[in-house]
Amino acid sequence: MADIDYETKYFFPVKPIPRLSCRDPEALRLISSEKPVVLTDAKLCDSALKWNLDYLAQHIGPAKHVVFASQCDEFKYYDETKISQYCPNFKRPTQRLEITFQEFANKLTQWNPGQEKLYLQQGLNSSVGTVIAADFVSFNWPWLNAQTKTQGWGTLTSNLLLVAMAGNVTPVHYDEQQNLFCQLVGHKRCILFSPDHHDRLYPHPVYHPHDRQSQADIFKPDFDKFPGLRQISAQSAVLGPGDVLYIPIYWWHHISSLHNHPYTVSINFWYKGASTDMVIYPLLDRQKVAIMRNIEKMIMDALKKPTEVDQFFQSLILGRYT
Ligand SMILES: CC1(C)c2ccccc2-c2ccc(C[C@@H](CC(=O)O)C(=O)C(=O)O)cc21
Ligand SMILES: [Zn+2]
Repeated sequence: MADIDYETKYFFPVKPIPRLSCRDPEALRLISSEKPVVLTDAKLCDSALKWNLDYLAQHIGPAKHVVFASQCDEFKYYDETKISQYCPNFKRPTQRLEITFQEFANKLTQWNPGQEKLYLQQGLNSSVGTVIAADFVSFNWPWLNAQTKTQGWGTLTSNLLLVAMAGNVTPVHYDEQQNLFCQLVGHKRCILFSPDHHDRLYPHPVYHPHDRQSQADIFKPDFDKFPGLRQISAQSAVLGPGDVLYIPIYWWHHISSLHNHPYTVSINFWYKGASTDMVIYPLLDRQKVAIMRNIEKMIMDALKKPTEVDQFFQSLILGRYT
């Protein structure tokens, strides 16, 4: 597929994510070693390749769907519970709406520049209409179940239906789940960074509403505030309809919808990681991230106040471990 992403320039080195057949042993080797790969022929959600705006509006049913509205192209995730608990002055970067799919589709077709951008993000559940349910049932579950069994992944925790407007950006963040990301309509550019980038992508503190999100903007880098940005390097792929990207657990990713189509439709499959990790030294980078997260949670539980936590870690490290 022609690389329609030619206009993007990066300040950091970027290598292509391998595009392989799901029958290629190299693809399975990459998944087993928790490295990204684009599977070009998994036929995971072929029945959903026809899920365009009209089809979804017609068949998904009258239930309300979660839609985020943003004054800019960015849709940075935030944890509502951490706002009330630790950061009462936190300014939400997006507004959470609950509207029917038809209302969402109307807003998209009537959208004009200068209006807020919208991003529908809805877990697929039993409320969907029978036609959509039938498409869902005919996903390639045999391959999926065999794959997750081979890899020892946990349960499928959710499938998110994602309908984004062209230009929408999900900024750099990581998730604590294995992710098989299926592109259905339009194209998405995915930029991935390995988990050892924890000290180069500066995640917000675990207690912060933007937990797991990078404080830095890789397209407007602040090298004074985040000098580690100079050392980042990525793998990238442009996903088209039928492509399945494996985003390994704890891998940072930046995902944006390209302008060659007015909107994009994707579905992700989030799986819990393997239940018990054999503790083999040296520890994996993602295991060190998990340990750091546990330490941050413990100290917050002990000290209760963000300012106390900040002071505690400064005292622990400055002049001693720096
Ligand atoms: C930005 C948005 C809509 C959002 C808002 C508020 C809370 C959660 C989320 C959320 C979660 C996942 C995605 C899909 C994807 C990014 C992408 O495709 O844009 C991704 O990161 C992944 O599959 O892991 C997108 C979103
Ligand atoms: Zn994510």
